Amino acid sequence: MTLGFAEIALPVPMRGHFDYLLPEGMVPCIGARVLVPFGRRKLVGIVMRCKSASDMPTDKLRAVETLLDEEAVLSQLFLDWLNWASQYYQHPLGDILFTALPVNLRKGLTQDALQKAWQLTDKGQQCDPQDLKRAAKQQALLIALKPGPQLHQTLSEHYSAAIFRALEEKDLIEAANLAVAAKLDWPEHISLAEQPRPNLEQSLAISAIAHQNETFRCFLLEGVTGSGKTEVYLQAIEPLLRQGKQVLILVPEIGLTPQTVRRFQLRFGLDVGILHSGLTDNERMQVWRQARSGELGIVIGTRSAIFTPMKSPGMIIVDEEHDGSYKQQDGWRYHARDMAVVRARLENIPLLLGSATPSLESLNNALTGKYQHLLLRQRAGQAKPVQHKLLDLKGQQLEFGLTRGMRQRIQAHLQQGNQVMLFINRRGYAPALICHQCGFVEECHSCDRSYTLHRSLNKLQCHHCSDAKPIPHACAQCGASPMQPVGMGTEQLEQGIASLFPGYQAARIDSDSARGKQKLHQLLEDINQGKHQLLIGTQILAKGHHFPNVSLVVILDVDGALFSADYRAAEKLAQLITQVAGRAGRAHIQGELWLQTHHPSHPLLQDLLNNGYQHFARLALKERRFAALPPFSYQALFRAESNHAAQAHDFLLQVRQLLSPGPEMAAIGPIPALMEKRQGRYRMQLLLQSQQRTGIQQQLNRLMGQIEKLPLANKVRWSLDMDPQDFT
Ligand SMILES: Nc1ncnc2c1ncn2[C@@H]1O[C@H](COP(=O)(O)OP(=O)(O)OP(=O)(O)O)[C@@H](O)[C@H]1O
Ligand SMILES: [Zn+2]
Repeated sequence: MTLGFAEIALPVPMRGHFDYLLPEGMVPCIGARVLVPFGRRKLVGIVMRCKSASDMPTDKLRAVETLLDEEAVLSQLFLDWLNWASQYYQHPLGDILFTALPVNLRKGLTQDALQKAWQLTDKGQQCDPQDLKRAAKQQALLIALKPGPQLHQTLSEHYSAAIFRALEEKDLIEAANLAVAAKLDWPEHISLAEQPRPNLEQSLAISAIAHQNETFRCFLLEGVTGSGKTEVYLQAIEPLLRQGKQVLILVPEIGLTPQTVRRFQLRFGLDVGILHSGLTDNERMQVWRQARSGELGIVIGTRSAIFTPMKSPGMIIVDEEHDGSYKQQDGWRYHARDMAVVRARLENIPLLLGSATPSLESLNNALTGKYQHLLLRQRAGQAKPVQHKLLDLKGQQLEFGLTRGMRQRIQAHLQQGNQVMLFINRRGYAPALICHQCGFVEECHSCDRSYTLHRSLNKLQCHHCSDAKPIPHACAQCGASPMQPVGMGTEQLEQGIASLFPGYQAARIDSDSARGKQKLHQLLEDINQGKHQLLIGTQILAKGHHFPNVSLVVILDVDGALFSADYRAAEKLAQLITQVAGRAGRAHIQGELWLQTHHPSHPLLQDLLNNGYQHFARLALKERRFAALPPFSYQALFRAESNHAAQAHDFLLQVRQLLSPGPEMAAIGPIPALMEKRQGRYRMQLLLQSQQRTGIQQQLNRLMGQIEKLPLANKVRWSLDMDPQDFT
């Protein structure tokens, strides 16, 4: 039986595969790439199956043009994994497969590592070396190439450029590319650096993992900030690395600092593969290739690194597993942590999730015994727990958002030679510009939100779309001048700090000042070398950084987040506060956290401060259970956007009418998104919620095809988000 047909997955927004004819003699393996005609284009596709017949009439089928791979780019295990994802996320498999591949492979470039080499031409093959006896070097090179092509790098140790040129001009040799063999001997070169002796809780965690590191198992390592989670990772992976097994470590987007990478490099004396958004396509391709061939023992990367293949997988680690950056927020909206769970199960390897502030989803899995729960309750080494305090802002005189008492505290910490961190979650100079005469506010018309004033850029900028405009000299409504900034952002605080604490250097760390990876790394480096005494920053500062000299952390204003319509807001705020606080007192000095608020008796703040995140999270889980919210129910969110609010609304209404809400699945909406308008488009949502995953899945399996065919489906921008994290 000849397999004359192939099912090909293509990166197009359509479900299902496409049948193509296989030319005589072409026998692709499953998971290999092919080049196929599609409409008037040529597309790279993935072979999903070869078969002896097609349901399509043969004369309607087109043929595969080129087979691009001898070896599959996606293993059967990856195909199974991504197939699962396609069903779970209700997203076309073609798009998922291509998301999982490095850009070079999506474009059809070769998967092999090629190095420049030389080989004989036909003429060179026939040439008798005796003919070259008057040019000894040329003769030697010709003889050296008789057995077959050789790498330029090796040859160039013996032959000069002139020799190559001479033979090339005589048409005896030509340049070629040779695949390089993988170097797999790294386990022999592990040289373990000095390591701290694990404390009791760390030892328990390390040995619990060591006991079950041969099969699938999920661990949740819940350890307070600075408790030495990274040390647990390091010691837990050592035995695996020694056996030649590879480890994939996911870190949050802004947590991937040279400090982190260096820690892994130095401990084992090995090369570490690094994957983040700042790499070129070729750099990514190289890490992908080296991980797949087994050349890299350790790969550290952000969200999409979860798609890195490994020849001998040993373990996957997801650090700061609660972090929002693991969720992809457009296109295929996967959650890298959840993808990791399924991958680890298929690969039959352990998965280690770590956080000081675990997500309520993972915590629930640990508390119900689905995951093995490992606890680190104490800070490692000499570090003491951070003291948490609330400062009531009511009726207080503020200078640059700081009370007099707070300014004195800061001064005291600075005088002791320590660093102080001021956290404010708002970049720019001021979040709005208002007219003092008539109350007019400069607003972005595409988003109906106020522009942020950026003094350093000398512009007004909308933080919800990319719109920017010059700072007006007078009010556009009444003509009175000038407009007044209201509220405070990082830029203003930086300016204020310079006048309040002369003689000390301040560093501002937000996405404006730290644009580009290098700049952030430089800033972090400077901070750790003590070039700055005052650190002002946004979210970026909160993530996993180790600042041993910071003794005081002040969160200028937490009130905005206390009264949000999003049920996840409390969890996110508690995580943020705990993580920010965790930057203080990480070495020998006592750390202190101050929260400034107008609502010091707010139950969330009280619980967090008196009892810590662990207590807060367990209480929050009870509330979620009571309210039947995730993780005690499952959600899927349809989003629709359009220039016409009615179209977005009507599309979701039609979706709702197709679905049959009932006791097993509730549908809420269509309702406007928390941010109703952005970039000129109106935004609506339809939320599905069910006690069982299958309640939602079954209906969507049945209906996605019909939903895609609704007449409005082509008129509005819409998407489906499984397990939505964000309702803005
Ligand atoms: N057993 C130990 N003895 C002494 N020092 C330790 C020990 N374990 C870890 N440390 C040190 O304590 C500091 C904090 O450890 P580590 O960075 O591993 O904590 P973490 O829990 O990953 O931190 P976070 O989640 O807050 O970023 C590091 O400087 C580390 O070298
Ligand atoms: Zn805007």
